Amino acid sequence: MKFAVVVFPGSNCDHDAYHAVKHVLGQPAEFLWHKDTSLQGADVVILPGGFSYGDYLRTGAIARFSPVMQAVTAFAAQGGPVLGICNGFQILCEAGLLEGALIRNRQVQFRCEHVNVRVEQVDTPFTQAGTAGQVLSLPIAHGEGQYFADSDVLDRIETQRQVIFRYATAAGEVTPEANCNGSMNNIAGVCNATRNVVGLMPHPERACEQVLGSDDGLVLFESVLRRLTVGAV
Ligand SMILES: NC(=O)CC[C@H](N)C(=O)O
Repeated sequence: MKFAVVVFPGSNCDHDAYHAVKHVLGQPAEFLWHKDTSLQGADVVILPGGFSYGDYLRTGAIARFSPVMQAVTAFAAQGGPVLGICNGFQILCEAGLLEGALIRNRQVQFRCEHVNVRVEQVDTPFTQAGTAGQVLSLPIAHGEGQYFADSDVLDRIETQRQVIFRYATAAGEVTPEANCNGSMNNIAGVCNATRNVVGLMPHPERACEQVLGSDDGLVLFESVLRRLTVGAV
């Protein structure tokens, strides 16, 4: 299965994602430049973390106009699996492929630490190898990760089970203390209505090997591999 990792000016987690897919998962992977207009036959698209265009204007607000985003949007519309990690999540929200917005952390601080997230739904291509309620230890590294949505959007994504990850305690309790950036309803990641586009603020690609302190992030990559080889479960 071919994974594509999109590189924007200012991406800084592109090599982390490439390493996780290519060397840990053992799958073919290629970088795409943001000016590319074709996904070159990719089966999965990853928008990695970083500071595209220096986070000027708003995070992801300029990157959404990169030429490659037209191809990503068309791929997503056909049901192709797309994963946005951190800045990738911000870009997907700005592009309208995911709902809501990522605003400045409640503490008005860049937060760089390991957090726990609870897997809420396993019927997405990026969580199907997990179990509902499973707690993943994943790093965060962001200044603008506070998930925000209008109340009607929030109600709808909750009702339609589009909240995929929530900040939680190690025991899986969703508490205000576990909410590392002040996100509404402790939301760490969401999917679109057709469930093939997933975005999250924590970095699963930086938690794919025990030597890094956790390999809990592997479940996202193993999930999409299973989706593409075996199908939905
Ligand atoms: N690790 C990242 O992707 C950084 C995210 C981002 N641009 C922020 O600080 O909010």
